[in-house]
Amino acid sequence: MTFTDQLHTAAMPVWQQSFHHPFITEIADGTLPLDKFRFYLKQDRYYLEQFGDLHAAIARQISTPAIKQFLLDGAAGLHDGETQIRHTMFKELAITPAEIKTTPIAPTAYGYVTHMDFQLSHAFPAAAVAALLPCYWLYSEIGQNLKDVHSPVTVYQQFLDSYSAADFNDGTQQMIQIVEQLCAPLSDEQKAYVQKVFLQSSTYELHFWQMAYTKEQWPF
Ligand SMILES: Cc1ncc(CO)c(N)n1
Repeated sequence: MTFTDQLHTAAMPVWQQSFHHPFITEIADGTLPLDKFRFYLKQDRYYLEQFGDLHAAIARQISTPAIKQFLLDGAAGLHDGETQIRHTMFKELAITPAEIKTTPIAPTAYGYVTHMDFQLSHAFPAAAVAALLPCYWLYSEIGQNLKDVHSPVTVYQQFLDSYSAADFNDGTQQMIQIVEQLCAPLSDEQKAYVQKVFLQSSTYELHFWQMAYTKEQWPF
């Protein structure tokens, strides 16, 4: 079993909870209240912005040209239609720049980004990349699981389509190979650390749905 297979197996119980989370099942059947989806999009806008910046920051710590380039392309949003489709969704749902500006970053979104940043500043590049991997891989699997679903709500179908798209899956496959390559020379202790980071990100992914579903707020 490859190292990334091992990560996948270890994460499956947490991922299963994402597959069955009401935020996802209600996107699929069209019953998710739109205010919860809007909440998600606004938090995810912040998340994706930070996620892009993180690609560039990790690229600076990596010398292998192909990996560096993939991360720089990822930072520039070249790998998938995600950025483009989000623009369309923001328009469709009338989420204005003013609304974005006045939306506080919810605790889970803040925690997830902080977790990824921490790996960059306090751990090592393989751990930082592993922290990003569930983002690609979980969403690809959700896209695959639901590729035959036709949500009655247009914007939900657009969301699902963007993650079953071939280019999103290509990015995921490349990211898996990058983690495989960066982790190959690591000690068992470092690999155990990388696995913990991967499982933590997987847990934040689950909590991110819950954050949107409950419209999570700071208690102040
Ligand atoms: C929180 C989160 N994880 C993963 C993705 C997929 O890019 C996303 N858009 N948001």
